[in-house]
Amino acid sequence: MSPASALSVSDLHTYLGESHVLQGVSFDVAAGGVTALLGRNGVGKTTTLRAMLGLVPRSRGTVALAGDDVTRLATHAIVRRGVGYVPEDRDVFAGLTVDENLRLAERGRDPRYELVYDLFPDLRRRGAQRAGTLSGGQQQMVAIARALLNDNRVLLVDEPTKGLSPLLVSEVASALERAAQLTTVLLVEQNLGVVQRLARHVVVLDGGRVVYEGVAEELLADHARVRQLLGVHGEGRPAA
Ligand SMILES: Nc1ncnc2c1ncn2[C@@H]1O[C@H](COP(=O)(O)OP(=O)(O)OP(=O)(O)O)[C@@H](O)[C@H]1O
Repeated sequence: MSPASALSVSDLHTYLGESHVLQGVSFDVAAGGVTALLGRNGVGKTTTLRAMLGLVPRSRGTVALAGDDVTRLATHAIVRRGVGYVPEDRDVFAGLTVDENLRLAERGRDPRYELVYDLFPDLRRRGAQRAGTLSGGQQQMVAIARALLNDNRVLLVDEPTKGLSPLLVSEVASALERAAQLTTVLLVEQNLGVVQRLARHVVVLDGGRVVYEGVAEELLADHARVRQLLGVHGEGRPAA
């Protein structure tokens, strides 16, 4: 592990049912900015994030936060060490208001409401609205805001732009860009335009293993490699 790693996983193995989903995943996430975790559908990106947090069992391997081994800690203890998680399904409480969703996410003494409302002014206006009546994009904003409320060292963000309109994709990307100035972000993202805009480093998974690790700009400039690793053209379109 390099000294500047915010997060480091080594030889992570996870079985889900009979499936050996993670088969020795190892990579470092540099401190600051965005590292993108990429790969075709079903290669284990979400499972990697969940394994880091102890949400799925790891049969082998280690997870370290800024050099501290957290492998044996319970999920809540890892979260308390400063790891925020924005899951793929925008887990907002549909029956609660936007305000209530945010209040429930508060962890420390000084929740960062000013930052959150500065990034997402709409959430202040919609404080009394039930989260279940928000659009998908607005729900995503709530999900990201919940993680940003706390002063996390690392944010794990799973496909935040999935299914959003181009305008909302751009808004979510802007919010993550700002968030990444404050904290280290590990981002699972299929939209290569967003990866290009945000990520400095990329890690590519295939078959439950890391098959590429490097500078985002270099990978994205190599369209043949992108197509080989991700099955899409460099512009983010599916390969024919
Ligand atoms: N509970 C489970 N039991 C058995 N297999 C599972 C379970 N959950 C996920 N898997 C399998 O594990 C593999 C990895 O899933 P995962 O969701 O981590 O992939 P992903 O790279 O995030 O995919 P996507 O890009 O489609 O979200 C897939 O083949 C999936 O079918």
